[in-house]
Amino acid sequence: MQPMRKLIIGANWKSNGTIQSIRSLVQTVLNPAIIDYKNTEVVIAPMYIHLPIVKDILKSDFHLGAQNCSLTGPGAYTGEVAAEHLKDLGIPWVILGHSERRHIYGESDAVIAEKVKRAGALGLKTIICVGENLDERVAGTTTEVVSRQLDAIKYSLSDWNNVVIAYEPVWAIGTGKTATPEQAQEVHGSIRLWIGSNIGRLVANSTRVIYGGSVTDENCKELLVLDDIDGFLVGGASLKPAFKTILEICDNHKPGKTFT
Ligand SMILES: O=C[C@H](O)COP(=O)(O)O
Repeated sequence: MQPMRKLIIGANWKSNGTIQSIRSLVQTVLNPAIIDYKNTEVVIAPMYIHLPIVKDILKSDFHLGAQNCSLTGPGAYTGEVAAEHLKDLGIPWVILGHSERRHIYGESDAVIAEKVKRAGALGLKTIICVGENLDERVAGTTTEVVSRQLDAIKYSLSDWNNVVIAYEPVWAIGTGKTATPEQAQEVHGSIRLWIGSNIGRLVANSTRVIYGGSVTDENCKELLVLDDIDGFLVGGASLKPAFKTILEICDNHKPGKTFT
């Protein structure tokens, strides 16, 4: 039997929630979801300060992730949380290079590459986000932009087993505008080609490439059937009861993708 790429769904809660609302989300939406976790991996990424609370009450089938980590290690870096702190807290995943980090907080490709390196060196698993903005999409430079973002992390990673690439077109994030299946497949295919040419064919076959940008329980099905989509990074809908539906649709729809 051919090995498969296990489906992976990330929930990026961003800077949202109260202690009460996240407890309720875990207890009423996440823990009751009926999924075969052998086939579908789910990573929940609350705010840093909510991580221990969620860790205490979340079913152990789920994994926890942070939404960022510091460019530096522990030390005199006021307000920062280092990859070492995530590791110490037992948080196995971290999202890096999210477009909100790139565009609102000015993180450059070089900064993201350094964070990827630091997290990877500690054995943390990373969801690395790439994606073009609307001007770049309109200019027809999507593939170049995404390749440039991937080029930047090429030498930061030693273990691609611990890496998921999230394609998130900036114009689709929080806007209700999802990439069409054709647009998404084209970019996901180009990401897999990039991995094949720059890292290796086997790595390209085994690396999960997930889509993010206004994913809902309505549109996830049509994206999931695409050859190169191995799951989703969900923002807004991950804070709603619809997330349980997304998880169940994904898990029922396809247990995993056979390597090409
Ligand atoms: O990390 C998640 C993405 O930013 C997508 O957010 P969204 O689902 O609210 O569009």
